[in-house]
Amino acid sequence: MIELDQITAGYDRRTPVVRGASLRLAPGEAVGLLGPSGCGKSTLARVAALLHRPEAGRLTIDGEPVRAWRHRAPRRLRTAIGVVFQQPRLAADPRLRLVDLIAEPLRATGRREGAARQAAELAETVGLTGELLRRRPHEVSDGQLQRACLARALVLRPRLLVCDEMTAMLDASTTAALVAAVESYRAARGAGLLAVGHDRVLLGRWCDRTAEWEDVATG
Ligand SMILES: Nc1ncnc2c1ncn2[C@@H]1O[C@H](COP(=O)(O)OP(=O)(O)OP(=O)(O)O)[C@@H](O)[C@H]1O
Repeated sequence: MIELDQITAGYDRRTPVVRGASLRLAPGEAVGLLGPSGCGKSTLARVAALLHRPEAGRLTIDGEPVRAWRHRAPRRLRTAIGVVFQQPRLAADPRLRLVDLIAEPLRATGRREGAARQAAELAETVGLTGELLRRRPHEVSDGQLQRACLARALVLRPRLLVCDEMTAMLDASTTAALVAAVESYRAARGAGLLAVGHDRVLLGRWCDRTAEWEDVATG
């Protein structure tokens, strides 16, 4: 379903942070990516999520070679991938009520009709109640905001979910709730998962297999 082949990427052409990284996710497979801090896991995950253009290598999604990243990527590919980051406050527009935050991708892709209702339904699956949905990010906890960010990532029904340290800042019960929400979404839709993290035990429980950075990349 998604294949990263010999990806080189970074922030300065002379010194890429990811060198020759290859990773393959079969359709519906959940793969954990483990590695030391700063090795380049997030950068590779952002390449897979079409958010960071690599300097070399190939990304293929469902057999289709990707030729453009970020806003240049075709919408049908962008909407096939949902992304959740480590820090919800950096990923959420502070002006939006949670219900509108969750519905944002629906509105951005012209699906306004029923957007609030769909957002509220999805919010329930991540454990957000009605009253919280009317609050803005500064009026909720990090865990509650991350729940909203997960719901937003799922609202377009992606075939692949990329979770970059999604639970690193959260307590055990919120972590369990978010992992359970991802698992039930995957069970219902057959979606794949790329989960970047440090916690070997959590990734082992959550994923079909775990890839070690040293086996994925050459540098
Ligand atoms: N926007 C950026 N501009 C310049 N350098 C960056 C940028 N983002 C990350 N880096 C650098 O790229 C390297 C890899 O970062 P990356 O976030 O991909 O690693 P990581 O394995 O996900 O780390 P962690 O586990 O600590 O989140 C690091 O040395 C980091 O300092």
